[in-house]
Amino acid sequence: MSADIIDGKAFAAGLRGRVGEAAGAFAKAAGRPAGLAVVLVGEDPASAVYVRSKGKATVAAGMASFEHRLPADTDQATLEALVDQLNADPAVDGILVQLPLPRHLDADAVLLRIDPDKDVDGFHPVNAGRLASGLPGFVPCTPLGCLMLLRDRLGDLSGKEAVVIGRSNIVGKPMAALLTADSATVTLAHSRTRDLPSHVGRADIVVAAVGRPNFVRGEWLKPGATVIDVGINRVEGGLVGDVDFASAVEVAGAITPVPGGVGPMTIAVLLRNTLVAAHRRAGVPLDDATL
Ligand SMILES: Nc1nc(=O)c2c([nH]1)NC[C@@H]1CN(c3ccc(C(=O)N[C@@H](CCC(=O)O)C(=O)O)cc3)C=[N+]21
Repeated sequence: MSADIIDGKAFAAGLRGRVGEAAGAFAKAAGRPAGLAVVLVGEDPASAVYVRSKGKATVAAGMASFEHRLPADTDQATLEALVDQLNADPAVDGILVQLPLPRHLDADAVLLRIDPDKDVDGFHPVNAGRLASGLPGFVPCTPLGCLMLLRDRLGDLSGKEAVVIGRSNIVGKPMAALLTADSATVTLAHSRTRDLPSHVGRADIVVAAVGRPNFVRGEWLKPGATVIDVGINRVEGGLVGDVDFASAVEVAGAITPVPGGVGPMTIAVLLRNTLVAAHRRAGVPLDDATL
């Protein structure tokens, strides 16, 4: 038996199309396009590629893209002054500071400086608190994209056993909060978890976000489980996820591939969050359930 492949690339294309339509309506209603500012410090080639594709997707969806590239030796005050300027700019609805920042910079202080209502990455502690409290805010793009794929595949998630592997602020913790809000029974596993395979073996839903190539083995899975692989690991021979795809595909009921699974969803949700930010800031109502 072989698992269904969850086509994140196709789902993301559909979401970008819906966001694009709504972005056109927003521009008409507000008299200006929604705008996303992206800040890249330094020359990391992978980050530069990612920022460029984000800029293209933003413009393709009918939104304004503002790119700010700063040299690798930019100091904290200069970066925070740019964030202040973007916070104050009425044409900017969303601000994304590409992570990781060079080591001499304090990323937490930069994220704290972003206006939470422009924080389309959902990384500001105010938005983390809103998510944990069930209040409206911004949810990090990658876990929200994973949730969309899970709902599309499984419908109602209530009562499902979910195991999230990895407890980062960017993926694992918000993923656990989202699954909890959807009434799944959630185990948040991490590097200190004892007997991880026994936890994974009970799960209807497995979300792997550990950053270790091919870490989750097919033999650990409950037959028929839905497996969401957040990992993007560059190895000789290309990109692989955190799940050993070859063994997992034989046991899972459905699985996301790498590439073409979660990654494309991240950018599509970023555009969605930017559009939501624009509506909230402009006071234009949006039925975001249709996105
Ligand atoms: N403030 C901030 N927000 C982010 O959301 C953020 C960030 N910093 N820093 C870097 C990571 C990484 N990230 C990806 C998004 C899309 C793909 C993606 O589309 N991947 C494709 C192609 C991968 C490839 O071919 O290289 C795929 O998986 O199919 C990958 C990685 C967002 N990040």
